[in-house]
Amino acid sequence: MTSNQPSGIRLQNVSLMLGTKQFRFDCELPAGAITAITGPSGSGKSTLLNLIAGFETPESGKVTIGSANVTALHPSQRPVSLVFQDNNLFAHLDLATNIGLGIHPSLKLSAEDGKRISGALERVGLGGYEKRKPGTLSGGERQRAAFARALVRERPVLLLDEPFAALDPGLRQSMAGLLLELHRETGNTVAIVTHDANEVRQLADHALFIDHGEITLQAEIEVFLMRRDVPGLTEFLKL
Ligand SMILES: Nc1ncnc2c1ncn2[C@@H]1O[C@H](COP(=O)(O)OP(=O)(O)OP(=O)(O)O)[C@@H](O)[C@H]1O
Repeated sequence: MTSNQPSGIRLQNVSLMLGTKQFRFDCELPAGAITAITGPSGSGKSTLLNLIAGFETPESGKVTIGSANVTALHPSQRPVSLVFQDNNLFAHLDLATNIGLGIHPSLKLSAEDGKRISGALERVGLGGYEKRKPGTLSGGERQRAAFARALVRERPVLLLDEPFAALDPGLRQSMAGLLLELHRETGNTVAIVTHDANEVRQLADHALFIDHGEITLQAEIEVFLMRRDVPGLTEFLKL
């Protein structure tokens, strides 16, 4: 999350084959908005996120973030931060070090970095947790720490792959609230993969529906929630 200008994301005629599955994506995730990526299991939601993050490379087509063509860039060179369902914290490192990895993979942290880390922990409700190991935290606290790591990176794009799926419903609600607050503060471009129609209603400004590797609807949230003519969408929204 960042002081930089937020950047819109665009996939133009992107195609990719994984095993026997073909994916074709043509879409736009507006700058500064929260876009929900939805669709049935196995439809290609994580694949779309991986193409934006750079963990997958298209066979043809182009991925741009802001004005930059990032199609051939390594994940570390892209202006993105990531939060996954299983938060990816290193069990043997304390939280300050885990979060510091978001700033410098080399772990050479300055006093200034230390202040940023403490500030990010404070911001997500984990003030004073610098020396705690991930194993001593609850699932919700670990996910807050993963958000703190994304915060210190100060990147204009935040990519979330089912970040709250492992949490119980009450905690999901409070984490969704935290995400909304952080988004209001940073104005970042956010893409969130979710199975949860309530999360879409609560968080998203814009949404995509993917079916069998293709985007069958992309729309502002008010329009997305009203459409009844897209196969599978009504079932997803549990209408
Ligand atoms: N590296 C790969 N090799 C072969 N098949 C793959 C690979 N990665 C993904 N797939 C297949 O592509 C399809 C889409 O996968 P993806 O993870 O993008 O779906 P998803 O919509 O995120 O699913 P879920 O909601 O179940 O997490 C799945 O059938 C998956 O098995």
